[in-house]
Amino acid sequence: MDEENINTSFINLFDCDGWIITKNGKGKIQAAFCEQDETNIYEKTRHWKIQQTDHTKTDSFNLPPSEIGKTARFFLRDILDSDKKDNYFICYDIPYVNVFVCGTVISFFERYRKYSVIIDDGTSSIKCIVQKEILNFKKEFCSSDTNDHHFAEIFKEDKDNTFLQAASITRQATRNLISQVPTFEELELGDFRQHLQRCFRLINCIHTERETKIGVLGVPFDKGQPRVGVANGPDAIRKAGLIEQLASIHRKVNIKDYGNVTYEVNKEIDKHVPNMREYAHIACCNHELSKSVEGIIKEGRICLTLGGDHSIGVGTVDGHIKAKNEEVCVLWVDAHADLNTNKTSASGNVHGMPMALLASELSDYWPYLPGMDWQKPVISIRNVAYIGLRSVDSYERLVIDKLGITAFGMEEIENYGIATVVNMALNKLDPEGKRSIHVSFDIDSLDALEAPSTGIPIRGGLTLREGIHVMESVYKTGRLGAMDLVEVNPSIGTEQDVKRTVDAAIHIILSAFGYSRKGLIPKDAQLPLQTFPPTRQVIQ
Ligand SMILES: NC(=[NH2+])NCCC[C@H](N)C(=O)O
Repeated sequence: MDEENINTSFINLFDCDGWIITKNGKGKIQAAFCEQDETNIYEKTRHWKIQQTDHTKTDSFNLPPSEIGKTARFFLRDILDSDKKDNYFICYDIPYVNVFVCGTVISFFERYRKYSVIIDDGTSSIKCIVQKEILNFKKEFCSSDTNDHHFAEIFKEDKDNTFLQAASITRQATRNLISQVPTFEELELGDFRQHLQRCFRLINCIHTERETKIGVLGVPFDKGQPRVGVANGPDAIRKAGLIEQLASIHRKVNIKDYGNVTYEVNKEIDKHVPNMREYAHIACCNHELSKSVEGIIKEGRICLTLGGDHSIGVGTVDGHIKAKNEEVCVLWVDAHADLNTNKTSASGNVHGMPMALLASELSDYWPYLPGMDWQKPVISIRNVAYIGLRSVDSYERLVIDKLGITAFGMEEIENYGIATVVNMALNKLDPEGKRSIHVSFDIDSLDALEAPSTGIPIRGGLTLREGIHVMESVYKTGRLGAMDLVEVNPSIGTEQDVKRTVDAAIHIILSAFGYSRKGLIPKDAQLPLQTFPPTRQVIQ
């Protein structure tokens, strides 16, 4: 990659000065920085220069003062859930005194005052040891006439060694990290922009406790498929303690249970639509559902809808779109594509049709549907991605190919791994990180061993871990607008099967709303000291 190339690509990446740090092929740190002089600050063109620096052996805190700033800049990076490609350092031109680094932990308290990020990288016991007093102390220091020399002095004078500890942790982590940073070539510039966007998206939402308002809505509906019991899904999930478990994720989760959707059926409309079983129920229930979802989202909550069979996806997505009044994207996590029309469906079960009812590209393939005038097929199939497919009917396959639908079946998950698949799906759906995301999660996307109590269980599916990973990734975007969890049928299988399925559903839901498998750090909390008796006695 020559310098010219980088110049042009980086212009699009940033609209302010900055550094991008990566390494070259020989394992040395390579920094591209934007050289900007005061006079042309408003000029659009940025000039990026590449600098080679060998920081592999650097003891950053023994550097001459003038080098310290340079070194510190190298540490700012995104580390969350990093696979190889995400391991880059990135730094806007934040003066190093405002960048606080411990290991992979970054806390910058000037520009991003709100986001004091505290994480460890999972590879060792790297912890953030930046304490509040020190941050305050540093802040005062920063406001005075700051220079590198002063900064070096602080390290020396630090009586309780906090900075020294931080320094040694940082060195250790830096070594780890340097070995993982990709080269510019590896980063494929095409993807790079998205990595950066994700980086900032992640930084914005790493928060230990993020305000999360949830509205729970049950839809005890089973008319989209023939098996009894799926209407009891919402109550089985609630009875297993969903609401309590959601509430205990952390203090800032705020839940309101809106109870179950009820509707009146207009049997008249049934006669007119061939090969859509229980059509009247479908139309009437989804109408009420759409209105409820719209209302909940308009109240500022993420709507969590508990199904019911998957035909209710029509109402939930419709309500979501109406509430947002802007483009919404849909992640359909399912073993099935649910893309049949009444013409192509072999079963006539509407739970195999919701995606086809929603997609604007398929509107010509439907007859007039009386009682469905409230629902316009407003979502473009370009805004839909599938994850988990493994039971796709032949016409559905035709549609997927014909319309070029983003579909990650089990094969792709095997080839790329779930982390890459979710990233690809989210980047495709929401490249700018602006859209509200709707996840329609059919429990049958999970392997039949993980979730046996469902109408059409299919082997060879997602593990629960993969399902959780999908939802954790969605949570991290901070853009989840609505989620459906459908097709849990407590009348299928043994008591153990039901428990396993309901448990899986709850795990999936919790991870969508911020439950962290890594644990959550209590915000602003200190490890409580014993006050009396004073401390543990060492017995001589
Ligand atoms: N969400 C579901 N479980 N869908 C199953 C659909 C099965 C089949 N493709 C059908 O159309 O009948």
